[in-house]
Amino acid sequence: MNVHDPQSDSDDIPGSRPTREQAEEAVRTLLRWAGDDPNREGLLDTPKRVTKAYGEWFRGYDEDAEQLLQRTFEEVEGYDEMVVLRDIRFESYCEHHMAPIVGKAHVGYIPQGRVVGISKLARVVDAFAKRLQVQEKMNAQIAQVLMNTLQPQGVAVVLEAEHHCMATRGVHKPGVSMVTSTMLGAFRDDPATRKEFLSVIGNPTNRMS
Ligand SMILES: Nc1nc2c(ncn2[C@@H]2O[C@H](COP(=O)(O)OP(=O)(O)OP(=O)(O)O)[C@@H](O)[C@H]2O)c(=O)[nH]1
Ligand SMILES: [Zn+2]
Repeated sequence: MNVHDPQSDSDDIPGSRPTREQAEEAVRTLLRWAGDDPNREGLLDTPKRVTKAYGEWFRGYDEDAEQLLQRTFEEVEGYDEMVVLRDIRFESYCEHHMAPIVGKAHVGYIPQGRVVGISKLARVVDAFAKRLQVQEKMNAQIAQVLMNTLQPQGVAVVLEAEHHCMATRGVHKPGVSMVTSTMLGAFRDDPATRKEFLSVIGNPTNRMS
């Protein structure tokens, strides 16, 4: 895995990543643009805190989802029924406004000979969430990497999330959930399988109506 420390100078991606000092200067510019004084006492350490926070919020750029799924287990007595991890909380960031997208992911797959440690499903969600995202893209990325890496009989991913760019600015509609889903393999081809998955996760589409 390419472990990059966003807090240090970047030399693994030449030319594409500014230094931490440059990022802190950009925060000072934004503070001035917002109308405040970056030199007043309360804001002196803010650029440092913000870049540190960015390191956490955007750590997904340094994570390799495929790598997370490399260890699998085959001694499962031929288990070939659905495995579902539901209500995985995630925090992502919308690529249009850099505002939080906060919600839950529900991930299911039907193994074909091998299973993966369940924590890895949550890690994969975070690897894609901790980037600038569009919900549809994040949804497809999670499903695709599971399909390509585990090669199961099928993968289902449903995301339900509130977009703070819609809740706290612009149209100002708090409490609205965006629900997206990607169904691959058996979940796409077999309506009964899809229905079983939706009933296990409590069908967010129905909850909304
Ligand atoms: N499809 C989709 N749209 C998103 C997502 N996150 C934010 N958006 C929307 O992206 C759109 C960007 O529209 P623009 O008109 O370019 O930006 P804007 O002027 O800030 O739009 P408003 O939010 O309506 O004020 C907005 O309608 C957002 O609600 C997402 O994950 N998926
Ligand atoms: Zn947005």
